[in-house]
Amino acid sequence: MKTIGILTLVPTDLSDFIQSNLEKVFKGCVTINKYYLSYFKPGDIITTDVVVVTAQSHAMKAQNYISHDSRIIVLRRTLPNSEIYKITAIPKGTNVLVVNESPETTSESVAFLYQIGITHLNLIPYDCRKDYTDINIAITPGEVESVPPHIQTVIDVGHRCVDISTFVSILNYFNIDTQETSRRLIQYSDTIVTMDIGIKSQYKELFMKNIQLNTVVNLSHNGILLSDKDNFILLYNKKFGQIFGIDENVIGKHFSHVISNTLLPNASQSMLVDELIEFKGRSLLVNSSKIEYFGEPAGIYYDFQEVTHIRHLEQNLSKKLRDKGLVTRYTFASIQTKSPRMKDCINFVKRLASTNLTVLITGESGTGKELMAHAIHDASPQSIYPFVAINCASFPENLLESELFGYEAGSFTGAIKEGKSGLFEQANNGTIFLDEVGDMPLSVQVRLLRVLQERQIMRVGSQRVIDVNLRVIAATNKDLQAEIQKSSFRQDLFYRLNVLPIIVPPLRERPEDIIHLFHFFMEKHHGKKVTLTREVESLLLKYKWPGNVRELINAVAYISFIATDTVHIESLPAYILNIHTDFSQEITYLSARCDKEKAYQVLAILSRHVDGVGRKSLETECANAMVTITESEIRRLLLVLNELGLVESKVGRRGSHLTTKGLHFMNWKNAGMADQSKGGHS
Ligand SMILES: Nc1ncnc2c1ncn2[C@@H]1O[C@H](COP(=O)(O)OP(=O)(O)OP(=O)(O)O)[C@@H](O)[C@H]1O
Repeated sequence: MKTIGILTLVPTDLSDFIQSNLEKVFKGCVTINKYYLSYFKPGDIITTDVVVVTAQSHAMKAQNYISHDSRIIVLRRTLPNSEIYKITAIPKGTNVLVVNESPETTSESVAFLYQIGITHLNLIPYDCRKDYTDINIAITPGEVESVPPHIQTVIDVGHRCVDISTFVSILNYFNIDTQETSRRLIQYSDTIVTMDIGIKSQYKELFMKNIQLNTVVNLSHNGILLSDKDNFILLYNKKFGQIFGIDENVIGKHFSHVISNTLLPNASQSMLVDELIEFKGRSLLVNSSKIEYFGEPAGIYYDFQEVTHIRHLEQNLSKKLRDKGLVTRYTFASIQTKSPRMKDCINFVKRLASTNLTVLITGESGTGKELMAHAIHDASPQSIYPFVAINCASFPENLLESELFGYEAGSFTGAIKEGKSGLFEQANNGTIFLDEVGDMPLSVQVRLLRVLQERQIMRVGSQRVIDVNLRVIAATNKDLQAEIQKSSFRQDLFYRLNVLPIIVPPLRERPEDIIHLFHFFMEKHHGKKVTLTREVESLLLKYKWPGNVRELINAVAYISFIATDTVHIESLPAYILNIHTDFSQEITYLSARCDKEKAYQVLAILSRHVDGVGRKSLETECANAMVTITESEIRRLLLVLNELGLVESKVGRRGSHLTTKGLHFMNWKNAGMADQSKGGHS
């Protein structure tokens, strides 16, 4: 417990009086002792936290007896209200003698009376050498004997009591700020005349504000906590205590004492915005904001909103949506990329995800448009509501219409008796994803336009209008401007859809992604880590990837089956090898040196026999294919093919086999490239 020492010169009833004054506020929370200067022996020392003295001169005299750690406070004193009323009752302009023990203390008393507002009287300091026969009233602080005997009315104001400013100094020093001490101080201040009317009224106002604040804070259904800038707790409400099961007073304790750092690791570094935490089965949404004082950080305000019930509702809803398949399968994290162009595109998409605006995603087939649509819904505020996807190209006209808009009971043959809600209705509050919107029949386009304009639908066979609140994301790999020119897409619908246009670049325009996605899919889909030879890498980068990422996924599947740890050129699918070289020169050479068609026939046979074929077998196989060729012709052909590096012929039983170049040549030729080349026409 904190301690106060009252230091006076000698034991008089003054120190008892001061003690009883101080106890009116501090009783029970501060220990008060009395000390007398005249009793002190060398070596004696006062060690109380605060030492109060009645005059500055006493503090000077007692310096050697007071510990350095103690704070010395010179008491400011005043009069109780009861005494002042007697003085204020004296008629204005009356001569009043002020009597104290010495001329100094007398003039001090006069000054004090003026200070506390006794300005209506003519206060005359007593001088024992003078005669005051014309004065009938005297005021004295306990020096009744010194008052001239002829004076009829003597107002003895007694000891002066401790002023409110002294209490405030001690309370601040001790950092005691309980409701009880505040209440006692206000009660006490009502019984005294204070020289600091301002302090008194401010203190009262502060007390009222505290009560108001506590009431407001405790009325809140959210947990509220206020900390200082170093995150030491200043205030918290009942709900906060309830949420975190606090049964001791944690004021002054560090925030981490109540909420562990693992639960809210960034609590003091950054402001929290709707941070979701789980605490003992409760879900809490946490927000915080800085409190500043003249631009300097002064504290942090925390708000804990209990959302357990909402979370349960949300979990039920998302379970139902999951059961029905009305949820997204991808998020932004699912979109793999190393391409700066794609990253720019994703950043743009992320920004618009939070809106409810219509989005049109265009890009070649397989570039990841559907992935984007899922990610947008997932990052949107409506993500807890359904995500309904439909491929407009895969339904015949009238079926697409009833799928999207639903139908009324008995509207067409084969319809379910009670009617059926359409996908627009099912997507209410969420997102509808219209894939391949460029293939939507014109009749359905008209209806879609109405949804976008009015946010209303009508079931097929019904006149009843149903309001819908949803976001539309459309995607197409068609050039809609060209479709508008051909009158197969409505221009007005295009403008309604093209509110936020997103263009997903083709894979060939983001080379950084080709190798990255190759390894990504190899590991994700086939659990393999492989090395690509330089030649393979350059082939993959040169290839145009008309089927984009979808085609890359297929190529990876093929290669994973063929290749082991290192992917060599032979493991690549033929269509990728085709772009390797232009073999026009080889064709020209072949045409000049031998029968080109017969050479193709030999190469085709060799490509079927990886282990090599002898000349005899080649002759037989050619005959089987209805191509007549002599052995000497075969020899000449093989010579030319060896010269071109397409075939390698070995002596003995191993015969001839196709080289890697020969393999590429055949792939290139099979892809029809030979016919397009100059050599092919010769
Ligand atoms: N950046 C990527 N990261 C990971 N997977 C991707 C990426 N881009 C596309 N994919 C995958 O490639 C496949 C094709 O993507 P998606 O279906 O989104 O393309 P699309 O542009 O909608 O094609 P289509 O126009 O033919 O409908 C999907 O399996 C998808 O998951």
